[in-house]
Amino acid sequence: MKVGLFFGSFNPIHIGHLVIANHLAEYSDLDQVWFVVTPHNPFKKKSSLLDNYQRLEMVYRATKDYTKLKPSDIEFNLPQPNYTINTLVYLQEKYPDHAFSLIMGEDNLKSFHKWKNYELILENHHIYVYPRISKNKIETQFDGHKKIHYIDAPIMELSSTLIRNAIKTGKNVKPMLPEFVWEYLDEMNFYK
Ligand SMILES: Nc1ncnc2c1ncn2[C@@H]1O[C@H](COP(=O)(O)OP(=O)(O)OP(=O)(O)O)[C@@H](O)[C@H]1O
Ligand SMILES: O=C(O)c1ccc[n+]([C@@H]2O[C@H](COP(=O)([O-])O)[C@@H](O)[C@H]2O)c1
Repeated sequence: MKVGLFFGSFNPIHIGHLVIANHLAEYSDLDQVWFVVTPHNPFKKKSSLLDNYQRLEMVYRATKDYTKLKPSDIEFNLPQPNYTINTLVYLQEKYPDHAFSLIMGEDNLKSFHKWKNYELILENHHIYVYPRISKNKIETQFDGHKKIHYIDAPIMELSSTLIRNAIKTGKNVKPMLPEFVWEYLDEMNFYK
């Protein structure tokens, strides 16, 4: 089975994430997309995050009607901060028959050369890059790399940061979130 791993903090998951995952599930050779909820991105401060299980719950609620999209808590029991190479090695051992690719937004590709063992990741996995920020592609050292695939898809200029800030200032963010996620955040008064 071909699985696209969509790693992220998902703080919270938003419509942009869903559109990206669904696009890959429908228009690429991937059979499934797994949303891997990361407890601690090595490049981010953990203190600004909602609890791991709350972020996982939102991913679970957002993906439950999509047969090809699955939530994953695989990183919850791995050492933190979560270096992606460790997760990939762990997953490949656990599922030797699966072919794992990565899915990332263009912003993450820009700093990919700073990831732990990024050369090894590229040696063993393909990466699907979803456009972000501007229609003009950002140049990186990975341009033309045979394992990097730029996806031709609609730009979704949404971010979790924008949503958290909007909630803090009392704005209505309902259209930017999957319905169940909006209800959950509203019920629990998160980010207010
Ligand atoms: N609107 C978007 N377009 C393309 N890629 C996106 C978009 N939103 C998120 N991503 C990608 O999804 C993955 C997980 O992202 P993450 O959970 O950090 O969301 P985010 O919206 O970037 O959050 P934050 O604003 O908190 O940094 C990353 O690879 C990121 O590049
Ligand atoms: O492995 C690394 O060195 C590394 C460095 C920075 C980010 N990552 C991963 O990239 C993913 C995207 O994170 P985020 O917070 O932008 O959603 C998340 O799973 C991080 O653990 C991984």
